[in-house]
Amino acid sequence: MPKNKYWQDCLSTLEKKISPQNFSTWIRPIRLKDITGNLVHLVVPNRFIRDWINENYQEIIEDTISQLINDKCRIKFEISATNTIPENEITEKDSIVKAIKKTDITSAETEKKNSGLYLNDKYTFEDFVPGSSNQFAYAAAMAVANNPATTYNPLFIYGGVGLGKTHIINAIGNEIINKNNNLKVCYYSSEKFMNELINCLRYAKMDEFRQKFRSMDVLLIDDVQFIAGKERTQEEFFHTFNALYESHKQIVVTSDKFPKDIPGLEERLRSRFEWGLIADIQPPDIETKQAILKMKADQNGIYLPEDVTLFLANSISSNVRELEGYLIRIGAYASLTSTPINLNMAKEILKNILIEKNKEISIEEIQKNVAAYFSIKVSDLKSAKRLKALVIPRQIAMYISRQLTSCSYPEIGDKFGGKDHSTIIHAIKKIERQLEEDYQLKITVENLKNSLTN
Ligand SMILES: Nc1ncnc2c1ncn2[C@@H]1O[C@H](COP(=O)(O)OP(=O)(O)OP(=O)(O)O)[C@@H](O)[C@H]1O
Repeated sequence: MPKNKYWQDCLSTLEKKISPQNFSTWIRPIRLKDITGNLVHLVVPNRFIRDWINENYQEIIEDTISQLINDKCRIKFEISATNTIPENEITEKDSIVKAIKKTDITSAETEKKNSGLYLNDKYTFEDFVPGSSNQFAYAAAMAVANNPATTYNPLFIYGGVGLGKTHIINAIGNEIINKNNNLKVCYYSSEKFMNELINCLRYAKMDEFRQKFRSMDVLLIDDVQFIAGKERTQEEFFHTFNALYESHKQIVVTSDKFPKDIPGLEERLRSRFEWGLIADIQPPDIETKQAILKMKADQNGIYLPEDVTLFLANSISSNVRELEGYLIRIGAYASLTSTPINLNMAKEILKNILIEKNKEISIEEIQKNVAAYFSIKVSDLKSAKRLKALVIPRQIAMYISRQLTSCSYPEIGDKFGGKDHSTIIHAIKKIERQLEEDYQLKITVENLKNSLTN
């Protein structure tokens, strides 16, 4: 099968899996260049598209190609501003398969010298914009990177979705390797940790698994909240943690919640996470958002006018990933249509997203979010049960309802199982008082409000 026909098949399959708009923005511009070993070389017009695809579509593209050729492959991108397709055709599907089979899949472990196992070298401190919202986590991360296993161990970084946890934990690893190339550093998402554990259990390779993690100098585990409720994973992680900690090795974990707010997390792990330093990342303020946008635009060679930067920083999300996504969308549009970026264009591109975001928040949504956050039922929020585990979330939900909706006290009472307006006033006053002294509660409420408004 000629190479282009083969790529067409791949595109047709992808077209069925991805929404039309996303398909034409992100997938359509990709060209197949070449195949070497198990690597499929693709060409994209710019860094935006490459990074976006890597983050959002890499797996689906690899799976689609792997299925078509009946073998496992990886994709690699090249950037070509002119988007030319070199014509070194591979004519038969068989020869593609053969080429892929010839080379064993090179694991990321052996691919580079010492660049840290599974570390993303794209995420460094130089590329991280510090601001009042992340200052504490940033300083703690730098301190750990400069003196691993001496100052803060473990370092526990937590914050809402898309606020830079993965970036900062990888930056720690990259910085450590830059300073001392002999140290063994590995980065694992907790899901990857779990999958590898399951595989090792299945194939009776637990000794290998233990040996691998326990030989590390620095263990970085991202999104640790996902191991909560997974008994075997927590147990293995607990032993790994102890072994490393006792040998004075650095451990850094990130999570979307404070340890005591992670439902299903074993007590012994929770207490260990609290042994070291706990640092939070808060949603960025407008100035930090502007600085991030400017840096990302610069890095990608986009000219982003001041008024567009301000518009983006003001009107959209505090979730930096989303912010970056909008910048990428605008940049890709400008690049694909060869039009300069201006305010009207940015408004037009983001019109639908903004309408969606500006919709008024309902009490039902607030209840759903608060219940999910505390892993309780919405019906418990509406009930009159006096358990502490329900009373606090209920009062928080009432407080947020008053803050984010225009509902009156009696209306809020109605939505909470027909409670009297005086109960609502009492709950709100109580939360207001506690917010002044309980920093942890303040962050929980901020995170919840943020997840509802972004
Ligand atoms: N302060 C910052 N400076 C520069 N880039 C940032 C900053 N904060 C976040 N980002 C960027 O935002 C994107 C999302 O960040 P990241 O993936 O680290 O978030 P996260 O907190 O790990 O999200 P999740 O909760 O979904 O795991 C990344 O591209 C990252 O580079």
